[in-house]
Amino acid sequence: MACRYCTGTPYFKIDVNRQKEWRVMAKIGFIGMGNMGYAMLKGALKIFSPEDIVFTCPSESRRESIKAETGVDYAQSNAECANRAKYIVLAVKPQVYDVVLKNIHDIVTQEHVIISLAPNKTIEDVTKSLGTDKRVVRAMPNTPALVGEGMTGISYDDNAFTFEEKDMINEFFNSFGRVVKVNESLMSAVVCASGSSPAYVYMFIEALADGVVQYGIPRSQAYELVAQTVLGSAKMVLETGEHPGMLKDKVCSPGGTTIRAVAALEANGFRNALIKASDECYKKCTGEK
Ligand SMILES: NC(=O)C1=CN([C@@H]2O[C@H](COP(=O)(O)OP(=O)(O)OC[C@H]3O[C@@H](n4cnc5c(N)ncnc54)[C@H](O)[C@@H]3O)[C@@H](O)[C@H]2O)C=CC1
Ligand SMILES: O=C(O)[C@@H]1CCC=N1
Repeated sequence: MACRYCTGTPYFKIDVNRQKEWRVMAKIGFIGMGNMGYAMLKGALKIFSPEDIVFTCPSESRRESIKAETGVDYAQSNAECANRAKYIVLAVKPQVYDVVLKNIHDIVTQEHVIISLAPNKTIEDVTKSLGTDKRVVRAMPNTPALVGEGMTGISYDDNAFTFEEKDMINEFFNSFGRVVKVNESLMSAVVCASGSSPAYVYMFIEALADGVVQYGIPRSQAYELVAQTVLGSAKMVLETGEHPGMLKDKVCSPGGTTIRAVAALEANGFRNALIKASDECYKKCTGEK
């Protein structure tokens, strides 16, 4: 299905004499094609076509293999990427933000929409580098975007974008999962809830599988049993709207197996471990020691 904003017409009038080779236009430009950029690109291709997207990546072999796999073209530089797309996703580590923002500084106009993914960079941090008249969306996606089940928290100044741009921003993030808009002051909490937490969910799956492999279940079946249970339980929370505690109570038969396991989890600090993990994640986001 094609994106309804994709008209095939270029977004920017560019100096064709100076930069002839940049005339093929895209809608979304990814700067960085690592874990998160690639996951978003793959997810976005469920509704955007390859011609709508352009990316950059310093590794030539990775560039070529992603192009061959997806049909998405790459730009030769970050500046070229910014010149070829209106929506620019900064999918690079915070440590290289300064370099990348310098690369695109002279290209980015007030027409661009910059989408920043770094957990510790505020909208103000980015506009300080690019110019205070530039428009930035702060976003915290997660890697399940790769399979179209991502969760993204976003934050932006409502007055800075047109209705069509806000629709496009939603459509982009919805193309690889769900999206919620929050106040920027809550973005560090979003990192704890959904940006970093897939790692803990994988640990949960691995640990529970370890627990049952002890009793003779082959590992591949253990992963299937546990992963589908996580998927189904998550769907129950999202689709029934019931309180997670109520859903838990419905599994715990009086005097049964589950309540005995729940008691063991409580005795071993299961909930406390997750709350403490969020505290550490939050501190790292906000720069607190
Ligand atoms: N991995 C995750 O689960 C999530 C990551 N994020 C954020 O997304 C951003 C990217 O993270 P990852 O994809 O995990 O990192 P990564 O290290 O997997 O990928 C970074 C990519 O940037 C490229 N790169 C490095 N220097 C560059 C430059 N000068 N110009 C263009 N590309 C350059 C690298 O070659 C690599 O492809 C980070 O800010 C991270 O905090 C946000 C949510 C979740
Ligand atoms: O670990 C990190 O810093 C990034 C941000 C959220 C997930 N991964």
